[in-house]
Amino acid sequence: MASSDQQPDALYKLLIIGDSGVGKSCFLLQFTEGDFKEDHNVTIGVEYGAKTLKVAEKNIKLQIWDTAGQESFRAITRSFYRNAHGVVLMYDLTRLESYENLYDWLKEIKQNSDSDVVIYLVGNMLDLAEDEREVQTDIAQAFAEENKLDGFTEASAKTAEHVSEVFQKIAEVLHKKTLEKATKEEKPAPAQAPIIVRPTQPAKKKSCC
Ligand SMILES: Nc1nc2c(ncn2[C@@H]2O[C@H](COP(=O)(O)OP(=O)(O)OP(=O)(O)O)[C@@H](O)[C@H]2O)c(=O)[nH]1
Repeated sequence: MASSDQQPDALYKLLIIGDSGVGKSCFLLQFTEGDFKEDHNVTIGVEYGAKTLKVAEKNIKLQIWDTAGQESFRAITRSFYRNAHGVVLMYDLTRLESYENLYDWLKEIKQNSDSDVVIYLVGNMLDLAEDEREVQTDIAQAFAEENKLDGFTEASAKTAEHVSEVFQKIAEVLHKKTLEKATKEEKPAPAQAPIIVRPTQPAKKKSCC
């Protein structure tokens, strides 16, 4: 992992979205500070965190916007979708309703984000899965595949299990996309079809006299 004072080679903007209480703020705090808070401090509007990761020897800085899940802040949070490179779409695997609402969140992403935005699905609260799970892993995996999402991981903001892995994978997908885009732009334009010139007819000799 790269230290935050290193000059980044690339910078990507991410959003974390999902129902209120699924653990978005805790997830960001765990990733950026290695800390966890038991209280649910409802996010007002948006909060911000940043961290630099290493991908293929490059320093990739992630600017992460943690959005409020509550409906009343939707107008504010919507404006943050623009120019986002990636979205962490989160549900709570112990709360079926938060999974069912993913459909609406996906619609919200499609309506407000760029068409090539990277979408990564996270089922949070993995530490509670054994006793309280309401969403099965294979069901969520199938949902991610059907909707052609860029990845899916179950994680715990409390124990930190798979938290860094989620951001590392997103950074890798974004880095790969950037490289592919650059290669496409470098490729010479396809050679134009040769222009076929009609053979010129020898000028008819004028019959003399
Ligand atoms: N056991 C457990 N509790 C968690 C986990 N993540 C978050 N919580 C708890 O869930 C509650 C809600 O977490 P937040 O991070 O505030 O939720 P949020 O999605 O940011 O909520 P809004 O700001 O309202 O959108 C808090 O009480 C957290 O302590 C987790 O992975 N495991």
